[in-house]
Amino acid sequence: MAAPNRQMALMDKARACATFNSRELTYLLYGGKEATERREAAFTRIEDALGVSDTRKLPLAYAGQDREGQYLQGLAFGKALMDDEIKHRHGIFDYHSHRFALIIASPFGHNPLMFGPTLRLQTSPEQRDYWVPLLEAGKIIGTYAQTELGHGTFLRGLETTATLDLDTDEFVVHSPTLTSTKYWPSALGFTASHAVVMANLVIRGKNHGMQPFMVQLRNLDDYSLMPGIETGDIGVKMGLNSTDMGYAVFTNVRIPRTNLLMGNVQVLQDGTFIKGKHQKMAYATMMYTRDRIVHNVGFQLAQAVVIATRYSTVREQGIGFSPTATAEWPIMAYKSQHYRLLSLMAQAYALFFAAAECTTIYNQLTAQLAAGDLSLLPYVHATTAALKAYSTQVASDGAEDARKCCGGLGYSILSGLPSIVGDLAPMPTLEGENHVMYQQTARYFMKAITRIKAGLPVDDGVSYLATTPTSSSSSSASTAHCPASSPSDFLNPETQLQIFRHRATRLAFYAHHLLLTTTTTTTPTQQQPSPPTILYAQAWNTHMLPLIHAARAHIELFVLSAFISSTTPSSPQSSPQSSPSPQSPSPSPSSPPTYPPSLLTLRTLFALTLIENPLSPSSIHFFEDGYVSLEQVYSIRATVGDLLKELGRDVLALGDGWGFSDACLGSAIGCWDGDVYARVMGWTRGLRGGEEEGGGKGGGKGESGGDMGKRGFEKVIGPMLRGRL
Ligand SMILES: Cc1cc2nc3c(=O)[nH]c(=O)nc-3n(C[C@H](O)[C@H](O)[C@H](O)COP(=O)(O)OP(=O)(O)OC[C@H]3O[C@@H](n4cnc5c(N)ncnc54)[C@H](O)[C@@H]3O)c2cc1C
Repeated sequence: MAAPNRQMALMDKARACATFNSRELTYLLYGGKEATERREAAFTRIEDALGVSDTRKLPLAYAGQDREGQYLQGLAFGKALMDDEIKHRHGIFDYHSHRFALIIASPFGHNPLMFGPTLRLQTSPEQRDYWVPLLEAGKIIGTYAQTELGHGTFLRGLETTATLDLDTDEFVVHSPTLTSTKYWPSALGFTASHAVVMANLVIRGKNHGMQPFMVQLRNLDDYSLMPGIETGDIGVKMGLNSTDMGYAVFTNVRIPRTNLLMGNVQVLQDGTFIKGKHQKMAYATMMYTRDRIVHNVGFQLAQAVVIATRYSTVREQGIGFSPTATAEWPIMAYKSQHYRLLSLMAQAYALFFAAAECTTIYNQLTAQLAAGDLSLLPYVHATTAALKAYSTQVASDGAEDARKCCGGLGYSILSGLPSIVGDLAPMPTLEGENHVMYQQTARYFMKAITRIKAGLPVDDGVSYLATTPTSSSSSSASTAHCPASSPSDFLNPETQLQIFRHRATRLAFYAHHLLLTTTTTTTPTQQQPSPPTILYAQAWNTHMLPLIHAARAHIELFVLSAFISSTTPSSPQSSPQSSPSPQSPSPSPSSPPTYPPSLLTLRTLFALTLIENPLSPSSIHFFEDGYVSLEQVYSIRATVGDLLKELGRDVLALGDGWGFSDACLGSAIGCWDGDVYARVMGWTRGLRGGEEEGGGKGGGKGESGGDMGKRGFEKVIGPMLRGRL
């Protein structure tokens, strides 16, 4: 049957060119046909319940809601997601909404994301037995309140106190200053009944540091605030407006002593403070949340790219560069567009596989922790920190570029792109600001290099630092050179890994060298009784950027390794030397499934565009020591050109493979059928109260916007014009 219009015909034609069945790719990504269908059924139920399945209609979210409308909509979808999970016994929406926003977009999102994991991971067995059933039955709604107006990153700067009252066996939670106001937590404004509040634990005037306390915020009968508590919504943000991110002030709020979460520390009735053996277990919630964020942002980047590729397939603009052309070109035909979108698609897939690898090592850690073995904790902590930083930066920058790829319509809320960009925007900040996260990884790295120099073993995940030939090099000049001698060598995953390993190793040793040579512990002399001493911490600040570069280079290697090892079926011939999985502490024993060749081409594109794209944030570090020569860069660039050509037929199929429903994309320009213009105009007419019949007094055509124009005329335009007459 012929397509109803030109855009839909263009979409059908482009889709028909694919070299593989995108549905099969969807099954591979989501763990098989059955799992995919279960997942899709959950989305369909939610979309039906929320009335967003018919994508011919303007989504409610775009209908010009006020703050209250946004919040009520958040409650509605949050409840639908929770009810579906309980009724159908699944965890599909544990970390993302039906539109793939991080689940804190729902006012109930902290229950699965941070509040719940804290109750499971940082409580004593008795506390767990009490709180977790209440959580699972949906009888309490939680939030996690750590950040204050005055401090976010620097935890020791937080000022809220929880002082033990030995007479009443209670803690008194208090906000002593304006800057100690808790600020930001999702659901803190109106929704949460309880909060895990991070506060300085004070006993007999002694501060025992930041600890988690369970504070009931609201009376469960009428939801009035408990005595001494003030909360409120912090208003409209760049995104995530469906939740009530809020503030809280505590004025001498009394809670039972046993509301200190005692998984890591204990306070006895007589005021004895007992430090737990496993203080570092406190990191467990953070690592869990970071792992979830990594998963989520990859999907959000993919959504933005899918919208932009579909639009670019049907959007025609100009007659291109052919002297004989008469018809207009779809914008995808322009090389810059093609390059941008395919390299972004490659990044989205890279994040998907890296996230899966991250979960594998996180699960290994939790299994070991249960057996009392903490040995993997530093590596997993360092990896989740850097991966959180890397993935959120790549995803938010990438989604913004995908938005720009859609020109003016990308700026319209109707494209679905502003909400994706807005929801991604805070990800580099929350749950550990990215530049601080990279430093945590760098700290682990510097310790690893000190061990290597002392001839001691290091974790498997960073053992390449000891074996990569450049490892002794500490300066910017290196004698090592990339061994690739022909363009086809760059297609070899082992060559790609070698290049990334070299860069990561060199930057790590370089940063270590800078730190050591800058740190001085000079002894006083007669001439200089108090010579300047540059402490390690000061040297750290001086060389913060090389340290961050080293951490970023490591994690980019991790991401590439994960992409390669997850998509390369292991063959009996492959030797351990050529195994493309140098990162994981213990590589997965099962062989990955067979992905379509285009996905492997996309993987190569990911590796090579990171090297040759001058806009790639760290590409200079591949060349600055001369490891990759100028000639090799030209060769890589030519190879990238070939790869892009090869992938041309599969651009849509690679996007379709993600299996996003039209409703979850929420885009007038990114729907499956390509019917862009009819949908844009249909939604535009539906804005602000729907269509209005035209032909009024002035006999003009209908206008959308309800009474907005009328009110504008009555209040401003009319008096203004009359005043001038
Ligand atoms: C949407 C959203 C949701 C949030 N949800 C919650 C929540 O549920 N619960 C909660 O408790 N908090 C929440 N937060 C707060 C969030 O965790 C903090 O905003 C975050 O930790 C950053 O802290 P900050 O805002 O104080 O930034 P700052 O620490 O002031 O950072 C500002 C700048 O200073 C730089 N900087 C700071 N320290 C260093 C350093 N040591 N080295 C180098 N550079 C540095 C940073 O790189 C950044 O560029 C949320 C925030 C947002 C935006």
